[in-house]
Amino acid sequence: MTLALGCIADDYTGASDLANTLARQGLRTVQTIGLPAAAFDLSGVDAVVVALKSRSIPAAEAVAASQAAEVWLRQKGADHVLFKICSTFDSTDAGNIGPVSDALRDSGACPMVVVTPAFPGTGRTVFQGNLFVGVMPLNESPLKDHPLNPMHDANLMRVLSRQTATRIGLVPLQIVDAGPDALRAKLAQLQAEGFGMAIVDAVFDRHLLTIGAVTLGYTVSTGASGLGLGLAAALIASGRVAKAEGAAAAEAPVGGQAAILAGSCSAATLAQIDAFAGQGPILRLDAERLLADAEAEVAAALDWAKPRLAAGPLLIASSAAPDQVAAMRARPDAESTGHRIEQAMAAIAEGLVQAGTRRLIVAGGETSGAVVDRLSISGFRIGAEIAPGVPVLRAMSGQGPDLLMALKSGNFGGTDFFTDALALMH
Ligand SMILES: Nc1ncnc2c1ncn2[C@@H]1O[C@H](COP(=O)(O)OP(=O)(O)O)[C@@H](O)[C@H]1O
Ligand SMILES: O=C(O)[C@@H](O)C(=O)COP(=O)(O)O
Repeated sequence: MTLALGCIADDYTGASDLANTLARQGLRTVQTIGLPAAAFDLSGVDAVVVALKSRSIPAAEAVAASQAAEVWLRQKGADHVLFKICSTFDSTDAGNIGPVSDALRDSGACPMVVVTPAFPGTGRTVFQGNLFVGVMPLNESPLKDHPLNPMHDANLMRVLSRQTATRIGLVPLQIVDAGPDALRAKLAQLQAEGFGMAIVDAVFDRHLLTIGAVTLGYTVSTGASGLGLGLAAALIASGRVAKAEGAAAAEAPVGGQAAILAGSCSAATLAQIDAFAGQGPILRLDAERLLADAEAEVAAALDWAKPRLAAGPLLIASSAAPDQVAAMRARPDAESTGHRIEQAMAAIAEGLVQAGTRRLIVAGGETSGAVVDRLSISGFRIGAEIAPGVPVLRAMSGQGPDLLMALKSGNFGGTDFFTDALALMH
């Protein structure tokens, strides 16, 4: 089986967001955790999303992991590789969006990399190269308070130029709105002028359909789920993939106990935790204590959870408000605190699964990465959509128990996300 589309995602929630979008468009899609084995069964699969945990690691490591994934995807026949980044362009001045896009551009011999994080379905739009989150420019949105990648600049040409020596051009909305021929001509002009990447504006899904149709003619692109939508639609429109109705897997119920783990400190997740208060018990972890003695705090959290699990879903959160996150970032060991909190959440997840939890919701991209790695899951089949960008996932765990998961990007989902998710996870 030859892959129609290969994707490399820089975190696990982002990967499930993209896999969800591709499946809704009619591509039979699988999400793998890390590089799949050479013999990974691709029968009946149109698109693979290789989930990496490469958003917040040193740039050289992100490049190496992405290149290895690209080699695998190309060997499986993918002509086009999409590098899936966050729709809020989460990154630092060192990367990793620029360095990884550069590396893929080189290995794919791609003269021009289209870059767009637009994902109108979740309120992310790009106009004149500036990223908006709902009505706010990126730098005024809650992303300014992110614990790992605070975003202080909405101008994506500037942000990306700090990460790469490649010249970054702009394709403004009026060109995209004029259709594929205008976009193709503008990209060719930018290439002739010495630009190697272009931020491409998009405000509505129809812009992403235009961008997808044109971008499929290149070997590499960089973007969020909106670009995935455009590429998937273009693959189907071109006849290269036959649209699969109900591409999302509907399978036997898993049952078992349910738990929610929140490590995201986003405004959306904080509101979702508050909304769950009337629905089930909540344990709010103290991050300072967790960092001082993780083992004791993990044990205490599991002692709290185990007797309650049989009575219904419960929630354990390390999430904190922006002032507490800022205090954490001021600590001398700030570099490692996020990672250590993630590892504690992963240990709690492992204990919950050992205690019989079979339906697990995790809020936060890095947090989800740590949890999924700890549970040794090799991949996911994509199920029903809970909210834009968040599907029900069925773990392909090898020897482990059947497990349903939802990996929620911190910023995604409505206020009642946790109850909405539980209603779809049977
Ligand atoms: N109370 C806290 N203070 C500071 N950082 C925290 C706290 N709780 C969790 N974190 C860390 O914040 C980061 C949140 O990132 P992530 O899980 O990717 O969420 P999001 O999806 O919102 O980006 C993780 O590294 C997590 O361990
Ligand atoms: O594109 C998006 O916004 C998401 O798919 C995503 O990548 C979210 O990252 P986290 O907020 O770190 O979960």
